[in-house]
Amino acid sequence: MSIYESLNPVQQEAVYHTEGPLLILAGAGSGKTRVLTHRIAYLIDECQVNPWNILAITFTNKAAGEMRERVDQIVDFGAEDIWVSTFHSTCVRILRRYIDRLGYDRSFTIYDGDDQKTVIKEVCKKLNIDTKIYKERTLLSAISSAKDEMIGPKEYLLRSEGDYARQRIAQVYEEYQKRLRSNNALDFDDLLFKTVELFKTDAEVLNYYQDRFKYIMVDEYQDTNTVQFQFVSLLAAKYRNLCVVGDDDQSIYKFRGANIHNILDFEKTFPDAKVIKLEQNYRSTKTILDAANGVIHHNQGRKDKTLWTDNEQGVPIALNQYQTEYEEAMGIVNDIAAKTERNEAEYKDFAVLYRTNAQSRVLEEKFVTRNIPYRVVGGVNFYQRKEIKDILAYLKIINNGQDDVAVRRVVNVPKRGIGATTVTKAAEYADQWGISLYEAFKQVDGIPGLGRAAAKINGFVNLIQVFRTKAEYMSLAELYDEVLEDTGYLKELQAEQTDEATTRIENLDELRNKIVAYEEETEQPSLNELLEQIALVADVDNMDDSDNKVILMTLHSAKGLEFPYVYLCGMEDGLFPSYMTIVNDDPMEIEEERRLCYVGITRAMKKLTLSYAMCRMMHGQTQYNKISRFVKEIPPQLIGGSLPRERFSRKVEDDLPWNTGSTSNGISGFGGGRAGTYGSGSRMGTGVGNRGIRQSHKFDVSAFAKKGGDMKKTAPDYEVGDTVKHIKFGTGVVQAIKDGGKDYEVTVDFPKYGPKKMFAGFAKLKKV
Ligand SMILES: Nc1ncnc2c1ncn2[C@@H]1O[C@H](COP(=O)(O)OP(=O)(O)OP(=O)(O)O)[C@@H](O)[C@H]1O
Ligand SMILES: [Mg+2]
Repeated sequence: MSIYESLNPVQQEAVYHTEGPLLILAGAGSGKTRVLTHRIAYLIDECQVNPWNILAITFTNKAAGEMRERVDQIVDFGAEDIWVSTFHSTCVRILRRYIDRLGYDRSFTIYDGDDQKTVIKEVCKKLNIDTKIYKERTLLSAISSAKDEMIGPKEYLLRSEGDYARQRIAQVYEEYQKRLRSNNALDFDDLLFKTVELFKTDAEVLNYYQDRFKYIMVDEYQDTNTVQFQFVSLLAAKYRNLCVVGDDDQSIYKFRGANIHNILDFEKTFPDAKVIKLEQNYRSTKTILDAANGVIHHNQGRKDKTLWTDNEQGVPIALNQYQTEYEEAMGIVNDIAAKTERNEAEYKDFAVLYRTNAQSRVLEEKFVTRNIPYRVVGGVNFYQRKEIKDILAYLKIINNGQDDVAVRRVVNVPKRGIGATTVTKAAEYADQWGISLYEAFKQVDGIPGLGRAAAKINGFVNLIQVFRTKAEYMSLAELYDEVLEDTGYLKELQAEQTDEATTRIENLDELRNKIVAYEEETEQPSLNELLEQIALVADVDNMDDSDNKVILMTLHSAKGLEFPYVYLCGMEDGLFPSYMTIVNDDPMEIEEERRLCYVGITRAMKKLTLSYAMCRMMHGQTQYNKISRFVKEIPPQLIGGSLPRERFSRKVEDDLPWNTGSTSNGISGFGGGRAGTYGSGSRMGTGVGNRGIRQSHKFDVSAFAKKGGDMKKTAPDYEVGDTVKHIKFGTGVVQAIKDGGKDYEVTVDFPKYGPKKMFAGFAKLKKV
């Protein structure tokens, strides 16, 4: 049987359509990624396309790795010549070769978030920007959005006429770019920006890559932003063999500039494009798919399509309610333990998905307690740890002396008597002469007023120069060991003799493992390439399939992946959809959150378990949240199987998926009702035995609907004109208080954010 026979006729059509623009628009789990990999195989095996001429782009390194694996399996010959990579890696490869044409050195450094912050701090200082008014994060995100839209500093300024705040941002943007430039560094957004700039200004380079990549494929196309779209369009302009696959219902990166119009308007940009729709889902049970369809149909601005599946009906969706987030975590962990103990599944068959990174901490605690192996994808990133960043800074300096951020980071780590004043003086000197900080260090004798510090600086420079000489003949692992020893970094940690220091040393060992592995798998290892690889490791890359572990991650990271058992936790209004979305009351934002929910539901193959906590500590305060509106959008008959719905619905108010509006008798009190609620208490939240869970669910919710619901509506203890404090927005003045039925609506004017309308119950404003 040929590999193409494992595809359905429509999928085959997509594979066989090799020439000209092609849009594959299809729902989750319909085999889009599978079509892409088979299409690559087909091009090579049947159309005699040179693997060298193929470029396949995906969003995360993890996805690229998976695609590479799948391609390797089905392509017999030359798979390694295909470029399968992310937008960013593709651009790095191009820039490493040609960025000198834009006046940069090809050994440029890639800055991560921390490096960017350091630069922006310096910029603000220089421009006398009050970072209380213009937050560093806000400035960086404004710059990032501008870059996504291909707007440079000059154009930004032009577009800021009459807007003082924007003009200030434009100044920051310009100075920020200047500094990156003189550090011979690019931030993540620059990677794309500069590549597009290169294509636009250098016909020779563009032509070279157009001829090189005669066949281009893009997965998860719905999440491309403007600059990525330009990149792809420019590359494909000559041969027009561009195949993009995506699902407008899974567009979840608007906050990163993803432009849903790129997919909705593909046919406008490429009028001769062939459009293929895939409608059969191969991933999930009927129940899961119906739930996903039920939710996403509530979105207005979408291309209408309904997925169907031949898969079995499967088990009902479980909906579990808990008192607190701790009980929720415990419930999930117990459920997983039960299933694995019964040998129904392995740890790696489970994923726990949540809306915000912060939710992982409590889950982790319970996983540790229950001794269940797990892996957090995202969140605590190995490469964000201090010791890792310190040693990488040394390596960066050895590699590229123009990197001021790295130099500042470790010039006095470990302490060698080079204080802030000395560094500032050297930096001023560097500014004055237009050279890098490290270059200034080298000319330290010419810098006035340094006194004895000059000798210390010389010591630092010598240290680096010696490393550079050693780098010429040593392996990277050897060089790494030298750096740990000769800088005194390791010795200092060893002397500390604390648990923390031990962990740090273990982490440094782990980094060494990484370096050794890199050298083993690379033909011509170089420090430059190693650093580049590390810079590109997105959070999701920590995931290693061979590990039999439960996966914990945010919904955003889960895109494109699939798991037999999926837990969506924290299904509460105020968390998912997020508090800000509710406060802003913007239908577009709600729709984006709903798409995120759709992504989450459609990751599940066999069983989906939803859960929510009645109260949860958020931002240091206990919040009483309602069940998420998205849960209510799931057709009720899919939840919990043969639930006695009439009886059930009579006991709740509006807090349940099937909102019948009848009132609760209030079975037992909130809190006090717990013993009754959980019966013997033995199966609380374990998810073992659906019946037991449904029982507990039933009683709990009704109790909550009465008591918890009432609890929310209490008259505020502040009046119009009072100054109040909000956890996020700071202090502001109350402008209006209105009885909005279920809760009081309060309008507060915050100096930094302007007037905000919020529910008193949610907002938890404190009179000051
Ligand atoms: N024709 C088919 N026959 C059998 N299995 C298939 C077929 N097409 C796809 N599958 C399987 O269905 C699952 C989903 O496929 P794939 O990941 O390619 O979907 P997708 O459309 O890319 O999903 P997502 O939108 O989540 O990225 C995979 O396990 C895949 O192997
Ligand atoms: Mg996919």
